[in-house]
Amino acid sequence: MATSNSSKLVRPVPFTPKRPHFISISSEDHPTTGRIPRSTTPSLLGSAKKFKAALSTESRSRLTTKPRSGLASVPGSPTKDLRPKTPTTPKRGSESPLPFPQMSEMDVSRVDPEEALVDYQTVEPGDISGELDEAALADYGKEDKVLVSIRIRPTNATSAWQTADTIPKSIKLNSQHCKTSTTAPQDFRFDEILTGSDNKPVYNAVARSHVCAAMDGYNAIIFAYGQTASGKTFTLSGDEDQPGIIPRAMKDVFAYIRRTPTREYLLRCSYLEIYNETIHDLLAPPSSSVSQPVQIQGTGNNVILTPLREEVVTSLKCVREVLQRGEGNRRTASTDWNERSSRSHSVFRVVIESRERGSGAQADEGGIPSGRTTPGFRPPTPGGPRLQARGGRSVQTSVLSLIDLAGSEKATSDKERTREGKYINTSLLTLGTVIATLAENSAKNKHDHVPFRNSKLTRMLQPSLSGNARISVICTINPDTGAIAESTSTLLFAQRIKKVQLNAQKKEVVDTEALLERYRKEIEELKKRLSEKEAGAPALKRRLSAREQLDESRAMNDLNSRIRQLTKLILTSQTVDENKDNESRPASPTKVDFDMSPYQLQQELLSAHRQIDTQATQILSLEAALLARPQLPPDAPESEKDKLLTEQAKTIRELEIVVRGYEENLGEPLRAVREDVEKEWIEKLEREKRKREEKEVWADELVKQLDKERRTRMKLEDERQALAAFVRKFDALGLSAGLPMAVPSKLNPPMPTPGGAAAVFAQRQRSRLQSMDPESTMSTVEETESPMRLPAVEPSLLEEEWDAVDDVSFGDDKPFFPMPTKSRKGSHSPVRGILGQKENMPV
Ligand SMILES: Nc1ncnc2c1ncn2[C@@H]1O[C@H](COP(=O)(O)OP(=O)(O)OP(=O)(O)O)[C@@H](O)[C@H]1O
Repeated sequence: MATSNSSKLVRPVPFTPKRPHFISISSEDHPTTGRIPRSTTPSLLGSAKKFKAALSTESRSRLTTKPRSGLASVPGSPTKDLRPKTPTTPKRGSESPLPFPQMSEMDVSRVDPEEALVDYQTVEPGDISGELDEAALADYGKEDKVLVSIRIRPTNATSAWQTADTIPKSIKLNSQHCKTSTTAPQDFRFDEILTGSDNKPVYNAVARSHVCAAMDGYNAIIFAYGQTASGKTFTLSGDEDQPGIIPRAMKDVFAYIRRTPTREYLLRCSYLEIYNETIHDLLAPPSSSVSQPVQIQGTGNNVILTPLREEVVTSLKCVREVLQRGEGNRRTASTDWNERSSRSHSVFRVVIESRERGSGAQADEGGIPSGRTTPGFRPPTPGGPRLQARGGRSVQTSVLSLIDLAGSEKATSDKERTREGKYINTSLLTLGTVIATLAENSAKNKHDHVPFRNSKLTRMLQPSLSGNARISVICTINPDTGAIAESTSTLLFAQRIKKVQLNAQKKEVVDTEALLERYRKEIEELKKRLSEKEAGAPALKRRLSAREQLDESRAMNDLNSRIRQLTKLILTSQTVDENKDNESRPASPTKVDFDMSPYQLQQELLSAHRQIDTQATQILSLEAALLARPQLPPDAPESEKDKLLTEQAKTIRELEIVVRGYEENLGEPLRAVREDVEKEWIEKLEREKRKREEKEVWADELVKQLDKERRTRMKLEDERQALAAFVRKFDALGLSAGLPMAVPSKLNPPMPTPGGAAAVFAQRQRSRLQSMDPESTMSTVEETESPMRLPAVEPSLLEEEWDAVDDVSFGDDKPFFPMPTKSRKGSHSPVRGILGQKENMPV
């Protein structure tokens, strides 16, 4: 049983309404509107610290991982202004603590349920709560009344209320505040009276037993009711230091799974809000949430919310992500009483599907795992063995709803707030009326009409309020004297709801609506059809044309791929482990592609096309089934309509799964191939570009060298002609004839007589020209790998020429023979030799 906190009641705790540390809002920040930016909104689970579950090292490292940068620009991210918002409601999406992905990786339509299924083996070890007191929870199933608790917000002023004066767990107004001094104040008695700021005892007292009931198969609802700023959100969501009921409940959910090796689970979460009598899906992209508000369909206790996004959660981390996203989309605003007042009713729902392990096919695969049994162990499921005998396996489905109602309030100074307040008050009033009628019906055994349909909130809660749920209500009150009227009204509401009779039943049947069971059945049928086809194949082959045979093999491929797909959806602890190894990206066949022969490539392409065709056929056939759905006449009974609706919802879900399979099986590998091919070719292209640039530089160098050579040749040619003219002149003067024969030496080479100096010079020039043949220069250069390493063209050749001639002037104004200059050592110029001889000649 829950513990009472009466000790805290006698010592009032000084109260300062808490604001999370990261909020810093002043009127200067928002001078005109007083808006609270979304980023400063205290998110339910805005930081890892808020979940105080001891996490595994792996989990911790995952928590500290930065959000993926890619998320910032996810296509289809929400636009800020699409959802109608209150003037002071911060814009959505952009300022949300997490960028809003168009598709969450936990979206039920995208998540591979093999990864989604949680059982005691796959729950993170760090999630285990060691605090479950099974003895304390043993009685939770027996109560057929609503569990009603009062939470008094701490105050710094003197409280107008006193508690546990004479009667335990009771509350009454201090006598000085009574209207008349003669009437004694009324004593209100409840299941729990809670005070203080500690959320843990509150959770233990009012919520834990209901969370366990939900895990055990009962629908359960926990909601907070009270005037604005009395502490509903603080109780449900809490803050960093004091996590509220929702995070604590989710921690216990995983702890329960961890401690229950006999069952396997599938958890799906949804998060919605009712704002101004319109239901918005807080997990859907805001654009679609606005254009497609959630509708309530069905009749009586059959309530179907559509379209409502459900996301599979497999860990506390997933839950936190879902909650953060939903919180970011909630409407809150500053009011006269609460800086961050919830302007809508919010409902966080967890659908819990589970079934016993170790029965049916499971037994063949490994039997019942050892470990502790279900806490609060219960007898075999009702109808289970009987239904199992007919080939079915019972699946248990329950829903845990955690509801933070908007606060009742007086008209405010802000027009928009007042309008919202009217809607809030109207729906709370309807809730009050519904509760009052239900209580009256229970007390007097009457069947008066209950106006569930007068508000979205009561219509949505109809099945639960009608009795098929465990309900816990926390009524929060502000103990200040200024709020006596509202607090009294809250206590009266609490008193009425206490009288409502409940009769929650577990739902554990061979449930054709449960995904787990549906898929198992379909696999069986498909396998049967496949084996029939395989048995008849040889006979058919003889009769059928090639074309028909191809069609037949395609049909068998379709069956096979569908079986594979569905088998993947149903998980056992064994397959979960197998699946862990397959998490990497599908291997790209790129490397093989480059080495494949054209024939092999063609084959690959053909098989890819075949796969695409198969998937496309499946999509088409499902679409056709959807179109060809039976039409009901308008006056058809409501139950028929509901049945049809459910069928259609299933078909849509199947369609989504096939499309997802299509994308995962084909889209991803093809994308991977394209990326790899592109990468490889871009690298090749870059390499080629670099080579070309190097060659261009080399070619430029070459051109420069050739140009230089050309100029040198021209100069040499000029010099040659000048020297030739000079030698001719010299010979013409006959000066060489009388010269004594010089001793042949390096400086004085022997003078060939015929032709004289002109002939020697001409021959010498010829041989030089030959050695300077441009072709030979080219070939040297061509052999060089890089222009940067080109050998310098021998400068000595040119220098020698100039050395040979710089002492000689051919200008008319100069003396014909130059004056003797300092001799050049090692100069072997024949010209110098000739001139040297002539230097001794008398002029
Ligand atoms: N038990 C408590 N201990 C400490 N602080 C509290 C407690 N209850 C409420 N508060 C503080 O009072 C302020 C208002 O609380 P809260 O927002 O939970 O009220 P509410 O009932 O949800 O209001 P509304 O209906 O306008 O959304 C918050 O700053 C919250 O931290």
